[in-house]
Amino acid sequence: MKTSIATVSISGDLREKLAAISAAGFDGVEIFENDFLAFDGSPREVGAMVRDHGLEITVFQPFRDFEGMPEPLRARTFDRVERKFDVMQELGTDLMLICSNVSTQSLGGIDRMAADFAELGERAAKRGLRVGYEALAWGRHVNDHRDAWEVVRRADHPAVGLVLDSFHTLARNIDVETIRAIPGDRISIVQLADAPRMDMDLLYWSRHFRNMPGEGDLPVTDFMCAVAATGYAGPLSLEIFNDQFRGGSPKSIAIDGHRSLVALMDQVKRSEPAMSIEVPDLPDRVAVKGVEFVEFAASDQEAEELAGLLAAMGFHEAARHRHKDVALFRQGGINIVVNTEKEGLAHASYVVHGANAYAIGLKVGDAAATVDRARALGATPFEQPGRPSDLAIPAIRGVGGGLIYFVDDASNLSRVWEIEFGVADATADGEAGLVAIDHVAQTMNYEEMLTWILFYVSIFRTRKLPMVDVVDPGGLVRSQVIESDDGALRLTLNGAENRKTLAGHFIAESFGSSVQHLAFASTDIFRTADALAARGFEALGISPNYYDDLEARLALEPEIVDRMRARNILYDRDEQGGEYFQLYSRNFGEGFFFEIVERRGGYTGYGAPNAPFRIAAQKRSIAPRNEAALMASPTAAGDDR
Ligand SMILES: O=C(O)c1ccc(O)c(O)c1
Ligand SMILES: [Mg+2]
Repeated sequence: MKTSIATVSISGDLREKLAAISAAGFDGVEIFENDFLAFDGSPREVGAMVRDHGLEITVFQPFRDFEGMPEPLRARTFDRVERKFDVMQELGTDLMLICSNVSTQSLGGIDRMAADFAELGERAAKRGLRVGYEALAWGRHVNDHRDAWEVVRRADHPAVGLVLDSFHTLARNIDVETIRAIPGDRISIVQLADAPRMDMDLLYWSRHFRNMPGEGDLPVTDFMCAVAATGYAGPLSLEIFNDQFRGGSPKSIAIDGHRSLVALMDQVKRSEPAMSIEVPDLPDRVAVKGVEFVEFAASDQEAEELAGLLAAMGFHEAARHRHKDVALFRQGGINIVVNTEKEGLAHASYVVHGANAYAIGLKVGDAAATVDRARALGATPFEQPGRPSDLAIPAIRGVGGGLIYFVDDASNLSRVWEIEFGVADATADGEAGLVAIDHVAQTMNYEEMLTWILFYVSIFRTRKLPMVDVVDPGGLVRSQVIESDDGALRLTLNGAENRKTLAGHFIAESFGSSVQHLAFASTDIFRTADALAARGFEALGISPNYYDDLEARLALEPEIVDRMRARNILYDRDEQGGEYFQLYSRNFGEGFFFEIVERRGGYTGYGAPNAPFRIAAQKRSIAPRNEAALMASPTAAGDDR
């Protein structure tokens, strides 16, 4: 498969863009005319620079307002094209993208437009060039790929082809199955983009909110399956107009782009195995069976504090590592590892971030295959030298630099606890009723959120729920759930827009640490709350106003509300009557906390309506030192502008 990306998709000047595009592994680049016009160098120099980066120019674009013009505009338009053909020949590319006319002066008329393209095809062919016609979703007369195809078909010239762009087709909800009847060899190039679903003017949506396939809500895979069925074998080119990407890191946006194409085509190949596009073989998306463990890096003193907090939640120290300064705490089926080694990645993570949950261990079907898939998607495998007797647990670096370990039942990895700690697997009886890890919540800067989402959904068999906005007194936090169908893996990603929010404060104070909270599942949260209180656990105090509202809003029995109020338990209910109970710990370190939840009656949410009240309570509970920084500090706000 030939991968390509438009220069508009990433930030920087042309040179920075090309360096990032090449480093990410793309084969080609669409030269967006404005990037070329803004560059201080001749077309020949640009062409040479592209090739020096090991790239080819897949297309020069866009040429606007071409077809269906009345005279004398028509003649002027043809002159204008010839000038651009000159530029293309100097650049060293043979394909020009022409997007459908938006001019109020254009006349339309399918045969008139086809005749224009037939003449243009003649002119292009004389120079060994080609043109491709793309229907913009907001084109004046042509805004649907079916009409663009009819123009191309009637133009009937070998130098005139069709350009398909997933955004334009999907944004208008055009049936992608209509693509299957188009001959693949008449398609000049395929452009790919996803986007979040938004009710918005098409042009504005397209120019500001596109994102990489898999990052948005559009059925790009269905689109691409239909394209693959045509026999098309040309370049797959990302064309992503996105305000955030324009200001982002060229390197990481380019890496995301390449990852998105590999993941997309892997899915497409599984539905359209006979397609002409050659796609590398990689293991299928990985089904996660559960969170096997979470590992903290800490100093000796913080490890003691953490051990105290874990004990108050009913955990016991089950074992110590055979030869490392690593302790295993257990309750029910939950394994919490606390690493106080003075070398290795845990220590490095501690030095950078302070005490933090730097690693998670996931149970999968095949740990080695999981790393193979992740590596094929551009993730970095991780290996730490150890003793020969140590189990080499396959791992990759997460987006934020933490680790994701993989264990399975198909290898020695099934004996990880025995080999490393000399104990059997955890059992499901919780001393305080905690049985499993319900979800892991990670926090990142909002601008990095799409990178995290793509990382998880491309490697693991997961889905995204719609993003929700959580109001923190200091600003907005965007929350995105990524979960497997069976709930075995539940991740909540929180994107902080500024440092005044609890999430933003956590990132700033922990220098970009990621896991901000861990939620444990209880089978009876009232019993758990009482057991914890008996052990000296201090729950996060929730405002009495919250409980008055709960009673009024959900018409709950006052007696139940009183039981919750007495224990600082939050409550949510879904439309099917499923219920959710939540209890929070005080903070540990720079804003890390634990949550205890109970799901009843098939509740599948995460208590989003309660988040603002929990956050407000957390801000109140923070020591005055921090409070000053968190509450209405004009300098903190100024930092983020
Ligand atoms: O927004 C535009 O004008 C524009 C230009 C060229 C394209 O290929 C496209 O998809 C959109
Ligand atoms: Mg396009």
